[in-house]
Amino acid sequence: MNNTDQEIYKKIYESTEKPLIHYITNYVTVNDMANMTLAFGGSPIMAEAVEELEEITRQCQCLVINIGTITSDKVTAIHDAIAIANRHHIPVIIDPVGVAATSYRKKMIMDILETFHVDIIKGNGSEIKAILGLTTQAKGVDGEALEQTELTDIGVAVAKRYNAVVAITGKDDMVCSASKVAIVKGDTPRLTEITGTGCMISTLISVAYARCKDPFASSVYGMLAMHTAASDVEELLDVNQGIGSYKVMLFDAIYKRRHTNLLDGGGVVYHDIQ
Ligand SMILES: Nc1ncnc2c1ncn2[C@@H]1O[C@H](COP(=O)(O)OP(=O)(O)O)[C@@H](O)[C@H]1O
Ligand SMILES: Cc1ncsc1CCOP(=O)(O)O
Repeated sequence: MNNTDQEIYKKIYESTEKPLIHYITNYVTVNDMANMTLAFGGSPIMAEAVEELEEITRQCQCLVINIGTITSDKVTAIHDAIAIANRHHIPVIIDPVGVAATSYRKKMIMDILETFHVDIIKGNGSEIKAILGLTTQAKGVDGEALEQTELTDIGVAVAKRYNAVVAITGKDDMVCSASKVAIVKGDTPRLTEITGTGCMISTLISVAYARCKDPFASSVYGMLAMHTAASDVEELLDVNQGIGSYKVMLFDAIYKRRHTNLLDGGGVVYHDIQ
């Protein structure tokens, strides 16, 4: 990592600024996303009435769209909010939850990506694969296990096609742009035993992005933060504790680490793309 990158990452963990993040998201994990934003030092606002979007989106430092429990009304709100964000140069993150599951979700995501600018596309491997029009083995909102080489090809192809950073969760997480890839090492499979950890990663990325203004570095850092927190919890979890305690302890761990430099652990490997 060069000095410029180090300065970018420093902005994420040293900043005490509390960026306001606008979410249009699903009703399964909405409260977890709000609390994870707060735990990492941001300020969430969930809003989707089209009548107020102009005022809400405009005052935020990042817009996060999550299609987990999509409805046709929400699609209208999503289009309006992204248009406002694009007009005011506000960063947009999209989480295409379950896009591999239905043709409705696929069409909707393709429409968004073809019509607007999205800065970061964050999904599991199957969701990113579906965006390329490929067949997947996804099961509902859950992705399939994919090899790292395949994920790199898919991630870079989507990044190039939509001029976006692509953040892919899986056994190891990956961040792709048209010119580089970062692998964020993961050794915390318990993250898959509760719902919403993918959604929560979007919140970490959004706070980081609002602070450092760099889509690649913020994606790396958000993913690293979740893995670091999960590793911390593994060390603390008692044999009598299960996934309920695990979830609460994840919030504690993110909160405790929010101003720590997480990059020293060597958990991130970078490659250039030829
Ligand atoms: N097979 C796996 N082993 C270990 N960790 C995983 C595995 N699959 C996903 N994770 C982790 O679980 C979290 C959520 O990822 P994932 O389940 O892919 O997202 P989503 O919930 O959006 O489908 C991420 O931190 C990811 O690194
Ligand atoms: C279970 C479920 N159903 C619709 S949205 C949702 C939550 C998905 O969360 P994540 O994408 O983080 O697994």
